[in-house]
Amino acid sequence: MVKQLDDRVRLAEGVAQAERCGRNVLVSRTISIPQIDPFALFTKVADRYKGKRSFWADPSRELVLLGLGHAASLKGEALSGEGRFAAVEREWEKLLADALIDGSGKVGTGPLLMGGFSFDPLKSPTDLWEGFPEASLVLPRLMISVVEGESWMTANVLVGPEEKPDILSNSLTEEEQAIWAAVHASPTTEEPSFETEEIFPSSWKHSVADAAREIRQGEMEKVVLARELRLTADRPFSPEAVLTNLSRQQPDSYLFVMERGGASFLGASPERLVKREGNQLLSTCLAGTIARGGTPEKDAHLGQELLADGKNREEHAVVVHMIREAFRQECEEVRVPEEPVLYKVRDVQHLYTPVTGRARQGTSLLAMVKRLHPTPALGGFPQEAAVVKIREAEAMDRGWYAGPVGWLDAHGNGEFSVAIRSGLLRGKRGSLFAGCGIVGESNPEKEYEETRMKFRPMLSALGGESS
Ligand SMILES: C=C(O[C@H]1C=CC=C(C(=O)O)[C@@H]1O)C(=O)O
Ligand SMILES: [Mg+2]
Repeated sequence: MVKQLDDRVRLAEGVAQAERCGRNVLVSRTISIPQIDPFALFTKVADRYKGKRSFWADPSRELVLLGLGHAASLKGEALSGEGRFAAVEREWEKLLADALIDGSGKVGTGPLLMGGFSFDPLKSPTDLWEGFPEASLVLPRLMISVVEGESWMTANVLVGPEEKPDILSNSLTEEEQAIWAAVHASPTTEEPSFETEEIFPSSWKHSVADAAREIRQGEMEKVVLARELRLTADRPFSPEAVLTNLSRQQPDSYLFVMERGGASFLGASPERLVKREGNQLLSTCLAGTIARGGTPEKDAHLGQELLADGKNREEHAVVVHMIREAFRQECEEVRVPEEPVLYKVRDVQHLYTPVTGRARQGTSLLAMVKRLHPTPALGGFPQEAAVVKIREAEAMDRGWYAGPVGWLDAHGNGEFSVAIRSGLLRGKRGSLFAGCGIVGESNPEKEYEETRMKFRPMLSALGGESS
């Protein structure tokens, strides 16, 4: 009960602080908790938090975050257009001003924002992505962090001048107790059966052929074209079942779930956009794709074929060039290996080149996200011409597909991956997305086959393909 007493005292200080400042202030505290499985907890707390869960795991699983509820939510007009990344930074600073923070000192705990950004703020939005605006990040009310195997719980309360510390503290205690009670529950998840519909596959292939021709004519170097697979189920999709399956099936990918009202956007992306820890910045060039082989020999053979393939090497080189230049603008000590290596995930293998650097004074994580997004692995090169081409050529609304999704903390640390190998689930309806880097040598049939491979992670996790 010491914690409860401490909470009451801290919340009373928060109220006093809010009175002094004449506005709401954040009171945040982090405690060490017994080991907890955030993957299982995502399902166990569904009754209470469905629609307001945020989940994130990095490929090493050294950091897993489960956000429950919203203490604050950054979204709206002010966060739109070109200025959306800077606007999020400003709003976050405002939220943190005068905050009372009792942290653990561990990166990945304490008050942090979880959420994402749409791919292209200039594309007219459709109803499909209702609830997922150009930028939307939440400060969870409660957040479980598992950092290198240790578990932590952060509670965030936005305290107003008139509020009663006792009431705030009691409701926090009640909420935490409900979570501990839920740990012992064993809910079952049901996977619906569903049908798939490819959206305009033949016109997509024509767009690929057209884009490849334009590239050969010198209009641009590369463009990533994506397509959609629509799903219709016999009962509502279960994001809980999907996350559970992804955690087993995709051990080498980022896993994320961002819920907004009745919809869940989730996926297993192998691709980092950018990570910041202290002054260190890390990005990844991931582009160029081939299938996995059924035997170790075939798999290795395919890997060698990918490493030696001119078309895939070109797709990859365009990404390396752009990310290296972006790092040179913002960082010292930029390091980029000469040659790519293979990055293998369950369904495909990719060409991989890491890029690291030390951030210059004033270079923030979100400034880096703004500079990089979209990299030529998701957009193309030159960036602007490619995004215009995508806006015109794609018969779909990318929404948050291929956009930055991740987290950032109060000290400027954080990580964003790009939301590929992903899908949007809303009741009985779903949409999956997959795209391919198109260069002059691209063959529409081969690119189409590549998108089929890239749908597989989500299809398997939904129970639709042999897993
Ligand atoms: C755009 C996607 O993948 C990108 C990431 C890795 C490899 C890619 C490729 O080889 O085309 C794509 O650039 C997607 O999966 O939807
Ligand atoms: Mg490709």
